[in-house]
Amino acid sequence: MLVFPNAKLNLGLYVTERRPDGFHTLESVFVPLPWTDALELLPAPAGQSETSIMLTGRPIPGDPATNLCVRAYALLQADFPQLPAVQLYLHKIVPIGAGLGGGSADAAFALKAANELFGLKLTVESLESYARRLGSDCAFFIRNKPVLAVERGDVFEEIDLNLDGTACVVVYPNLHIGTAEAYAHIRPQQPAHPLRAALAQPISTWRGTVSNDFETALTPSYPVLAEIKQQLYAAGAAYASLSGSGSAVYGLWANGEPAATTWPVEYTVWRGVL
Ligand SMILES: C[C@@](CO)(OP(=O)(O)O)[C@H](O)COP(=O)(O)OP(=O)(O)OC[C@H]1O[C@@H](n2ccc(N)nc2=O)[C@H](O)[C@@H]1O
Ligand SMILES: Nc1ncnc2c1ncn2[C@@H]1O[C@H](COP(=O)(O)OP(=O)(O)O)[C@@H](O)[C@H]1O
Repeated sequence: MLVFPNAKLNLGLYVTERRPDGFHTLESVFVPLPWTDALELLPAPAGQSETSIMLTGRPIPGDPATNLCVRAYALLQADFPQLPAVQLYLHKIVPIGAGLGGGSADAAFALKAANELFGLKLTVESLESYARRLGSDCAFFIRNKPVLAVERGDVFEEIDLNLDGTACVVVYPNLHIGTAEAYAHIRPQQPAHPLRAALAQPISTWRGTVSNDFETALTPSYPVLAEIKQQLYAAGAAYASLSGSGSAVYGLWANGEPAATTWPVEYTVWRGVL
């Protein structure tokens, strides 16, 4: 089975408290971004008794045996011993350590693909609970529709937000910012403007009311983030922000087209429509 795990963007992100378990509570709206990897999951060929993964595209740091797709399938196998070994093929396109949730998306789509291919009949809730064990933002990719994420970023409230047709540019400056490192820069506090109410207003107002605490905390160490944001606004964006814990920065155009902009060759740039 071939699937295309997509990335996500964060519209606003507020880290509100540090929890006793070392994680943080947050408030953020997650929206799917149609920038995808390609993942194939097949029963392993005869004679292969262990699950294995073949990786192409963007290099993924770490041992392939610990890839989130492999870990996702192993979680299911632990509960469904009848599941055979599988051969996974992952062509990695979405930048890593970018705040785009790419690894979490691969894991969530591996769970969904295995559920379908092997007829496990797991409910959406059950798939979400497997996903939560793999990463805080992994469960989002099970339903994969705009939500207000709260608590550890793994509990979701519905939100009425239609961004269909909004033009978007995502710029990844080839800078890997680890999630744990990014959280270490943050001093938790309550948002100045409640996010749900701010996002209910036109995109043109978000610049003054919707922000990302990671952007505020990381920009002094990584001034390139502010430079990219400035360039997106210069290209006519109605709103621009860091996504998640970075380092990807996106711009949104509610009406009209992004002006042509030249970016350094080492950057990866995605242009499309939400
Ligand atoms: C910051 C966010 C916002 O959407 O996204 P990304 O920038 O990674 O895309 C998420 O909270 C990232 O979620 P995820 O990438 O799944 O993180 P996890 O693997 O669960 O945790 C990695 C590390 O981040 C910190 N962490 C994560 C989530 C959270 N609510 N509080 C935390 O303090 C912890 O130090 C943890 O050990
Ligand atoms: N399939 C995968 N794709 C991306 N990263 C993966 C994958 N499996 C494991 N990882 C690990 O997860 C981390 C990055 O995860 P990712 O979700 O891309 O981060 P972010 O959401 O911050 O962009 C890296 O340390 C990487 O080694």
